[in-house]
Amino acid sequence: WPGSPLGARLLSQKKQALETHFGFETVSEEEKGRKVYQVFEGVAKKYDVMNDAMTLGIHRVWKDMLLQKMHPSPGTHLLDVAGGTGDIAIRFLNYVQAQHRRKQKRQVRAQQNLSWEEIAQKYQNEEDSLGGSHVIVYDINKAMLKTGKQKASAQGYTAGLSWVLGDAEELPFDDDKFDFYTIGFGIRNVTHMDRALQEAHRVLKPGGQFLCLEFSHVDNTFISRLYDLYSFQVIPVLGKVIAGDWKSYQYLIESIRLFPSQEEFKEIIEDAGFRKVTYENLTSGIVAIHSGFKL
Ligand SMILES: COc1cc(O)cc(C/C=C(\C)CC/C=C(\C)CC/C=C(\C)CC/C=C(\C)CC/C=C(\C)CC/C=C(\C)CC/C=C(\C)CC/C=C(\C)CC/C=C(\C)CCC=C(C)C)c1O
Ligand SMILES: C[S@@+](CC[C@H](N)C(=O)[O-])C[C@H]1O[C@@H](n2cnc3c(N)ncnc32)[C@H](O)[C@@H]1O
Repeated sequence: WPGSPLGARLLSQKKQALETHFGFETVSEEEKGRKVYQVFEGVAKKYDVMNDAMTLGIHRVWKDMLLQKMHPSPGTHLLDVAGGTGDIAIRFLNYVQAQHRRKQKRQVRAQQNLSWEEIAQKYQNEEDSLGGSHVIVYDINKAMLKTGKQKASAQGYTAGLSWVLGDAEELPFDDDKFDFYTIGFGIRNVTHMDRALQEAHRVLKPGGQFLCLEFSHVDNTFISRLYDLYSFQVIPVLGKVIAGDWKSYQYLIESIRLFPSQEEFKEIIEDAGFRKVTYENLTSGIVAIHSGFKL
């Protein structure tokens, strides 16, 4: 029916369906993917220092809290999507290593009549200090993964860690494979959030947990005003001065403002099939951790 009113309406609906947001800008879906790629390709080398500068180190506390909520035990398999430079993966390795050591100590204490030689032998035989745990850092951006790999190996993290390039909307993993799926400050950048969440649900084992750390809506008017002032007046300036990139940091704050509220995002997660969905606000809701289970 080209030329008819119905045809025109269908055409306009189709066009609208293929449009999305890149910050406050309306762009085609294809363009959004390209622009997001360019943003992280450009900031990759300065990514970690920018996070410390923008939050005065508070992002580290948020990531630590994500790990406390996960509370992984030795033998856990984690998929960290949009994992970037590997902050969550490195914290995961530290956490399971500490858990594994605690478990070993408890076992040694339980066998009180062992000699010192036997105890030393027991620790030496334990080649895998992670108790079989493994984490995959999965990200669409080569530059972010490269920066992350360099950082991790400089800090001595290689065992139990893999880096895989790809899109959150199409995971190259079998069904029912992981104990945990995490995504930190990543889902906001994905073009079709629903597809990414469905993929998260597919690759988790039954009983597996989805955890998302993301910017959210501030619950205090005074802090909200300060936060807006800080975001719009300071963050792009920091982006320009430290990373030589104003636009990417303008995109960051715009994308934060457009992200759904805690309750709206909870419903989106439920629509993907997750159950027992809850969230916890951190720093007055500047960020929130959403959790859901595949049951
Ligand atoms: C391109 O995409 C990305 C690129 C990336 O590199 C990273 C990401 C992912 C992003 C992150 C992981 C972090 C992004 C960080 C934010 C969006 C900011 C989060 C904010 C906070 C943790 C702090 C909370 C801030 C407030 C409640 C507002 C407090 C603000 C003030 C006291 C200052 C108010 C501002 C003015 C009056 C404007 C003029 C001020 C100046 C020129 C002085 C500059 C001041 C500062 C540097 C102070 C900053 C103070 C704090 C951070 C204090 C923290 C306090 C509390 C937590 C209450 C990515 O997607
Ligand atoms: C703000 S960084 C977060 C990095 C890390 N999770 C952290 O907390 O520091 C966002 C990451 O999402 C990645 N990303 C964006 N779109 C993606 C997609 N469709 N699939 C996978 N990763 C994506 C970017 O390349 C970037 O590394």
